Amino acid sequence: DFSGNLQVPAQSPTTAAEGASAVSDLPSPSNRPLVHRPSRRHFAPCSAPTLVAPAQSPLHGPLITAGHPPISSRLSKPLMKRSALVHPGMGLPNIAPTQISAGPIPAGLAQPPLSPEVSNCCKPDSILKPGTHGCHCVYPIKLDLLLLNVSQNPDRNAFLVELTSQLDLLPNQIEIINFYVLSLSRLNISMDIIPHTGISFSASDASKINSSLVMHRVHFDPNVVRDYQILNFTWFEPPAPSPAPIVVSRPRAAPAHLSSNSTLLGSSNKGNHSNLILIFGISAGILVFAIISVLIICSCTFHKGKTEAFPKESVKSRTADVVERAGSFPHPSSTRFLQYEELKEATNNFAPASILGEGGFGRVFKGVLSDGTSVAIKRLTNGGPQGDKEFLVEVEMLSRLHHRNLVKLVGYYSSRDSSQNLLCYELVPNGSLESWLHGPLGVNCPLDWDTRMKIALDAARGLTTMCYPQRFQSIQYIT
Ligand SMILES: Nc1ncnc2c1ncn2[C@@H]1O[C@H](COP(=O)(O)OP(=O)(O)OP(=O)(O)O)[C@@H](O)[C@H]1O
Repeated sequence: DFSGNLQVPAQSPTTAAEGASAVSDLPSPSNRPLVHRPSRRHFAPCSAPTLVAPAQSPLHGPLITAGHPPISSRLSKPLMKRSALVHPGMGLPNIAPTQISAGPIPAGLAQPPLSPEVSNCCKPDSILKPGTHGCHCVYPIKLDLLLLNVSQNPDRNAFLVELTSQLDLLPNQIEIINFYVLSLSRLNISMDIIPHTGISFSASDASKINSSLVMHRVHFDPNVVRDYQILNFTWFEPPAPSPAPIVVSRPRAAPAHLSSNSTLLGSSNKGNHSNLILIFGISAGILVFAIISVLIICSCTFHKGKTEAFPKESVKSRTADVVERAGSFPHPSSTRFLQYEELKEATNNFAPASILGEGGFGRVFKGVLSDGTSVAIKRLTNGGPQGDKEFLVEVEMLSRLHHRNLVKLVGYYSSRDSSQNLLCYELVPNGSLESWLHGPLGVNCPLDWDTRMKIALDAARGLTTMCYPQRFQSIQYIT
C-alpha cells in the first residue's frame, strides 16, 4: 500500500526513463534533494573522531567503528566521516543534506517521525533513545543506503518491517532520519539503528548487521525496492567499563553462607586484605624506624652531653677526691707514681749541684732514676690547698699530653700532707733555650738562624698541642 505515502510531483518523461520503476510523482528536478526535517545532529560540527578504518573486502560495504569519545573530547564532523568512506561511484556528491526542497514536503518513507527529539543532554553522535523518559542517550549505528529501483509509492512501514526483520531487529529499532531523491527511482536514505539494550551495539551485533547488509541477505519486496547499496555504516564502539574504584576498608570476615558462592568476592577481599597487610606492614616499619631513630638521636645527644660534661666533672671529682685522699689519688695511666725516696736518691738528696734551674714554682733538679732514666725533677713550693689542686690537675693533664715537641711527664710524687709535690720530666739535655739565646751557652757558639727557626717552629707546634684542647688551659707554658 503505497497510496498517500510519497506525495511527490509527477516526473518528466526524460527522468522517468532513467528508472526501472518510475515514480510518477517524484519532485522535479530529479536531483533536488527532498529533505524532511533534517536533523542537525548529523551535520552539527562535532569533534575529532576516533575512526577505525573499515576492514572490508571488495564485497563488503563500508563499516566504520568509532570509539566513544571521552567526556571532554568531541567527535568529528559526520560529513567528514562519510567523505572518507564513500565508495567510488556511490554518488555521494548527490547527497546535499543542507539543501532543502523548495517543493512539497514528501511523505512515505520519510513520514513521521524522522528523528527523535533533539536534546542537549546527549553527547555528540548520541541520541535520546525513543520511547524512554529522561536523558537516556544511546549511540546508534548510522546507516546510509542507496535504494535502487524504488517503487512509485513505497510504503515506509513495509520497508522498515522488512529491513528490521531481516536484520533481526525490533521494528522500533530503526528510525529514518532523512532521505534524498537522486533520480526517479533512486533514493538515499539515512537511518539510525538504535540498540535495544545498552548504549550501543556490541561488535558482534554490529558486525552481524553489517554482514547481512553487505552480503545482500536483506531482500525487499521488489515492488518496493529492488536493490540497495551501502553508502555508510558507522558503529560506535561501546565504551570500556570504568575501572572499579579502589576502596580500602577494614577487612571483615565473609559470612559463612556467602563463602561457597563468592569466589570473585573472596578474591577481591583477598586482594584488599593483602593491600591492608602491606599498608599496615609499611606503616609499622616506618613507625619502628622512627622510634629507633629518635632513640638513637636521644642516646647520642645524651652521650654527647655526658661526654662534654664529663671532663670538668671528672676533673672536679678527681681533684676533690685526690684532695680528700691527699696523696693517694689514682695514678694516671702513662705516668708513674714515684716514691719520694727514689727521687731523693736520684737527686742526691736534692743537692744544689743537681739544680738545673729555677722557675716560678720552684727549683728543677737533674737526676737519674733507679732504672737509669735521666730526668729533671721539679720540686714545687708548697702552694697550700689550692696549690695542691693545681698540681694534681697539672699532673692529670700532662700525663695525657704526648708530642715530640713537648717534654714528657715521666712521674710524680705527692705526699699525704701535700707538703711535698714533685714532678719528674724527661731530661732535656744541652741546657735551656734561654742560655743559648742570652746566656753563656750561646756566647761561644751562637745559634744560626735555621736552628732558631726550627726551634721556634717546634715550640709553636708544642704550644699548639697544648693550647687548642680546652682542657689543657690550666697548664703553665714555658716561654
Ligand atoms: N725537662 C727539663 N730538662 C732540662 N732542664 C729543665 C727541664 N725542665 C726545666 N728545666 C730547667 O729548669 C728551669 C726552670 O724550669 P721551670 O719549668 O721550673 O721554670 P720556667 O719554665 O723556666 O718558668 P716558669 O716558672 O714560668 O714555668 C728551666 O729554665 C730549665 O733550665
